[in-house]
Amino acid sequence: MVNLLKVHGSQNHFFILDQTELDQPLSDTELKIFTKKITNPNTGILNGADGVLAINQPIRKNALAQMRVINTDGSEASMCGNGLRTVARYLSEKYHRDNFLVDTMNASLRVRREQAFAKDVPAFAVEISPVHFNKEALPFSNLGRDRLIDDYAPELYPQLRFTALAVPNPHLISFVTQQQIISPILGIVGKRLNDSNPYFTDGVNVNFAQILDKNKLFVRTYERGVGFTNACGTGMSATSLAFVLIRPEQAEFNTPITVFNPGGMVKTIVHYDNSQYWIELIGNATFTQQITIAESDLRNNDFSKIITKNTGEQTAYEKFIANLPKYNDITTLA
Ligand SMILES: N[C@@H](CCC[C@H](N)C(=O)O)C(=O)O
Repeated sequence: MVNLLKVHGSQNHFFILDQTELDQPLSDTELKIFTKKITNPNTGILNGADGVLAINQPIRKNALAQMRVINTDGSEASMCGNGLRTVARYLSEKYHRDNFLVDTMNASLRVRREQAFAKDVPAFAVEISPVHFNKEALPFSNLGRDRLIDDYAPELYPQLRFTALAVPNPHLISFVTQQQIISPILGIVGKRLNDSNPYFTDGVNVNFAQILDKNKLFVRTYERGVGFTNACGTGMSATSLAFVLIRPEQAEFNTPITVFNPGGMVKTIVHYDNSQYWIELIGNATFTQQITIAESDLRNNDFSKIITKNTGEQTAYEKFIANLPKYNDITTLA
C-alpha cells in the first residue's frame, strides 16, 4: 500500500506522492497522466488540486530529497513556493530534521521549520531563488525590450504597468487598485498569455497586487498550468521583491512583508546578498487528508478503493483565517 497526502499552503492544494516509497517510481509519462487524473475535480479525489508534488531521491550533493512540481494540466514547473513548504514539513517529519536542503529543478533550496501560525497550523520557511529579470530567463519576446520593470506594455494590457521576473518560474506582476483586482482583467490577461501567444511562449503566472499599507499586500494570481488559484507562493515572493524595488518608500529589504491572498496569508522577507536577490517565504504547511491506495491502483489511476483519513488540520486552519482582517473577500471569484 502507498500513502498519499492532500496538503495546502494558503489553500493552494496539492497531492504529495513520495516516489521513494514506491516499489517502482512512476515514469514521467505516468506521473503526468496520474496528475491530470487525480487533480481534476471530476476524475480525481477530494475535489482535485492545483498539482502533484513528487518526492524523489536528491539529485545534488547535501539535499535530503528532490521535489518535482506537476501542474494540473500535466506541465512541469521549476518551482512552487506553497508546495515546497508542505514538502519541507513532510520531509521534516519523515527524517526528523528542522533545517535542510531540498532539490528543485534549478537549485537546492534551504527550508526550515518556523513557529506555528496558530495551534495545529504548522509553518515553514522556504528559500525562493534564483531570481532573473532578463527576457531569456522568463522567457519573453516581442515586447521591444530586454527587461520589463514597472513599465507600460500595451501589447499585454493597455492601462497597466508590468514587471516580469523569474524566481525561477516566470511571473508577471502589476500593482493595481482593489477594483482592478476583482475585475475580469486578470482572467483576460492570464488566459491570453497562457494560450499560444507571441510574448510569453512558455506561458507565465500573472499576479495582480494591491498595496494595502507599508509592508502589506494583497495578491491574486492566475497560474500557468492551473488558472485562478487561491494563492501562489512564488507569485507572492516575486511580487514582494517587485514591491521593494518599485516602491522603496513602502517596503524594505530584510523586513517582513505581510501578504494576504484569497486562501490566507503568508510573510515574505526580501534579501539582497552577494549581488543576488532571494526571498524567504513563510507560511502554513497544512495536511488535510491521508490517503491509502494500492500501488497497482495508483499506477492504473484507479481511485475507487482508496481509504482517506481526515487529519482535522483544516478546521484549525479555517479558525486561523477567520481571525485575519478581511481585506478583500474575493475567494468566491477564484
Ligand atoms: N502555486 C505555485 C506555483 C506552481 C507553478 C506554476 N503553476 C508554474 O507553472 O510556474 C507556488 O506556490 O509557487
